[in-house]
Amino acid sequence: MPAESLEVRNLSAGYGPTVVLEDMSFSVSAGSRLSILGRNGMGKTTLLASLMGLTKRYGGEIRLDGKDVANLKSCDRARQGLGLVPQTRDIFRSLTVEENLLAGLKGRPRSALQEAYEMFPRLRERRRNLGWQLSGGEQQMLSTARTILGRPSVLLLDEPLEGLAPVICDELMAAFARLAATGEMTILLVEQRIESALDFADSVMILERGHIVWQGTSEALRADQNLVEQYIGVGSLH
Ligand SMILES: Nc1ncnc2c1ncn2[C@@H]1O[C@H](COP(=O)(O)OP(=O)(O)OP(=O)(O)O)[C@@H](O)[C@H]1O
Repeated sequence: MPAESLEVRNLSAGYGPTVVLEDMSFSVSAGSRLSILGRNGMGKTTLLASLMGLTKRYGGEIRLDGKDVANLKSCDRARQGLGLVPQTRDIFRSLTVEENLLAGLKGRPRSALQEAYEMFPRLRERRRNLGWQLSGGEQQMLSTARTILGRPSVLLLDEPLEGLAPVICDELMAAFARLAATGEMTILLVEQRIESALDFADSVMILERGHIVWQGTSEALRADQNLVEQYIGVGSLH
């Protein structure tokens, strides 16, 4: 499936009676990269989960290449092209790396596993290891590779670098950049490491208390230290 555009119109969503996202609208063109920034608890994970249909939606549209998927169940949104790599790195801990990857193939031939191994050679080395035996970085690679094998047209990455050593972060970001360069996926990245998020993205969106408070290019945000301090934190950009 080729990259698709994503358009969100007036989305309000949350958990039970708690509204977290209010009247949110933004769009991402096909094949481009958006980083979503903001302090803890501002609604970044809720936004990705809401796009995927994992929260309660109170209103609004979510359009993939113009087609509204907001009324679809999560599994049907995945079929339409949305793919989420959750912050929790959902992998099957008692299955091997290869078995985890097979679960991501969604009907594609087994030979497609090579795509995952080319993206993350470390997974090939560890293909017979069980999920729980992997390091945090390897679990993130596995979680990402499994989602990518389903060939999403819009990939949602939720804090993929959280808790990982700098060398592993660099490895993951390089893999995401290679993936983005293929132009086959539109990528939304939620990330606390602002330098990595800005290096990666064409455009950036900052959330505060469930609202979009700033949108612009990576260059514009990099050039505005006051904005970074106001919405993200003093000293987060060097
Ligand atoms: N399952 C839930 N039920 C009720 N409230 C929730 C739930 N998950 C998150 N929230 C609340 O929604 C708000 C937004 O949380 P969210 O996890 O989306 O923020 P975030 O920006 O991703 O934060 P972080 O960077 O810490 O992951 C917070 O006030 C949080 O307490």
